Amino acid sequence: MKRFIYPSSIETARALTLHLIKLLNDEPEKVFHIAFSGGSTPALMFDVWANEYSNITPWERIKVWWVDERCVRPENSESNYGMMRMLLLDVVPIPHSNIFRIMGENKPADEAVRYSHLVRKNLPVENDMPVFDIVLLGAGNDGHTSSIFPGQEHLLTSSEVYEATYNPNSGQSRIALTGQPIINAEKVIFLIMGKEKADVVSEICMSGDTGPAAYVAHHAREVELFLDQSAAAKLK
Ligand SMILES: O=C1O[C@H](COP(=O)(O)O)[C@@H](O)[C@H](O)[C@H]1O
Repeated sequence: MKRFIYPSSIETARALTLHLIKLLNDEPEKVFHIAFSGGSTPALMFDVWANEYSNITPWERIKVWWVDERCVRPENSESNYGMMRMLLLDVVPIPHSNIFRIMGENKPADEAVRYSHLVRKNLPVENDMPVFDIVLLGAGNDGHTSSIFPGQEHLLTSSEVYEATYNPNSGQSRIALTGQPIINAEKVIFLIMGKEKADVVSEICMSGDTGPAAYVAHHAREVELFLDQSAAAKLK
């Protein structure tokens, strides 16, 4: 597991954006299937990407997928798609046909099946699971990642690509990329920032499979952590 630690959140956001652009530039013929997380953490990176690095990004070679979605309409402030659209996708010249959103307004169980099929149809499949080029993950203070919360460990070993689930704290319905396609990705990158995330970062780096984020970090093929200094505060 490689760690990249920066003094501030904006420097972390910039470094990760430049890292993604470098990965794209290293393979100039390749189309990248990238699954993006939502929540509050990637907002700064989306903003930085749109405002500082749009003109050096090969947008036509990025296929945008989602790691998870809250089951709300896209206009709702809770929508992971809505947040990324507002800050990044509506601002940059990415072809509309490269964007594959989870329809949070649909019936969750049906949408999990529809989106799983769409992913299987568009991505290479190995080990009976799709292979994303990059899965960009966040982590909650409670150790959740994607929308796999502590107590929902069955989602880590599910044979479905996406499953309908819920946030046990709010009861909100969710659709989540499960553990096996995360582990099967070419590369998993965590973006974790803020002092309230210091415990989950230390679990990921220094303990066992104590929660969903730690589990996928320990089992994925290649893992990189992009952290700000506050999130890395408890690392030795
Ligand atoms: O609910 C979610 O939580 C995680 C972490 O979000 P953050 O707000 O603590 O950054 C996120 O990765 C996931 O996509 C999101 O739906």
